[in-house]
Amino acid sequence: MSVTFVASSKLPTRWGTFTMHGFLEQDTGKEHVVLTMGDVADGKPVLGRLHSECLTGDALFSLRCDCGFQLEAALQAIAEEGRGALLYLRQEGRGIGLMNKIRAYHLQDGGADTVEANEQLGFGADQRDYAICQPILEHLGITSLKLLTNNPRKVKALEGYGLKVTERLPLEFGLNPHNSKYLATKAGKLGHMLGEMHQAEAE
Ligand SMILES: Nc1nc2c(ncn2[C@@H]2O[C@H](COP(=O)(O)OP(=O)(O)OP(=O)(O)O)[C@@H](O)[C@H]2O)c(=O)[nH]1
Ligand SMILES: [Zn+2]
Repeated sequence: MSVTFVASSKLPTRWGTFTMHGFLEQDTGKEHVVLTMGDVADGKPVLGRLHSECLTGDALFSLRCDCGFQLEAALQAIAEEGRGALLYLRQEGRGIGLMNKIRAYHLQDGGADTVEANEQLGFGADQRDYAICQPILEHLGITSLKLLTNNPRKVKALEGYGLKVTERLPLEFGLNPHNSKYLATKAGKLGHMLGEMHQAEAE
C-alpha cells in the first residue's frame, strides 16, 4: 500500500501548535492527516494515536460514541508530553463509510447493537485496515510507539507491520447514557479493553 506525502503546515489548536502532514493514499485517493508535535524521528518511542475518522463524534458533537472525547484527550496528552503523533485515518464507520454508518445507526435506533447492525447490512463488524500506517510512520521516521488505545487489534496490526509498540496506554473517556450500550458491545464483542469506564458505570 503506498502513500504520497503532500505537504506540512502548522496547525494551532486549543492544546498547542501541531505540525499537520498531508498524505494521499494512492489506490483509493483517501486524504490522511497526521498531527505531530516535537521531534518524533529521534528513535525513542513516540506517544501515538491511530484515530479512525468519525465525522459524527469528531466534528458534530455526537454522544453516540466515544470518538470525539478520545480525539481531544489524545491531542491533550500529546501536547502535555510535548511530543507525539496522531494519525487521523479516513476509515469512517470502521471502514463502511459515512452513509452506511447512518444506515447502521438507523438499525441501532431499532434495537440492533453496533455489530449486529453492520452484519445486517452485509459488512464485517470491523472492516478497518491499518496497512497505510506503515508507510506514513516510515515517512515520519517513527519506528516505535506508546499507543493510546483500548483496541488490541491496533497493537497487533502495527506489530504485524514491523513497528514496535512499547506500551498500550488506555484512552477511556466520554462514557454517557447515549453510548454506554455501544461501549459495552465494544468490550463484549470487539475485544476492547474498557475496564476503568465499566467500573465507573457500575459505581
Ligand atoms: N459501523 C459503525 N462504526 C462506528 C460506530 N460508532 C463509531 N464508529 C466508528 O468506529 C471507529 C472508531 O475509531 P477509533 O476510536 O479509532 O477506534 P476504536 O476501535 O474505538 O479503538 P480505540 O483506539 O480504543 O478508540 C470510527 O471509524 C467511527 O466512525 C457504529 O455504531 N457503527
Ligand atoms: Zn465515533
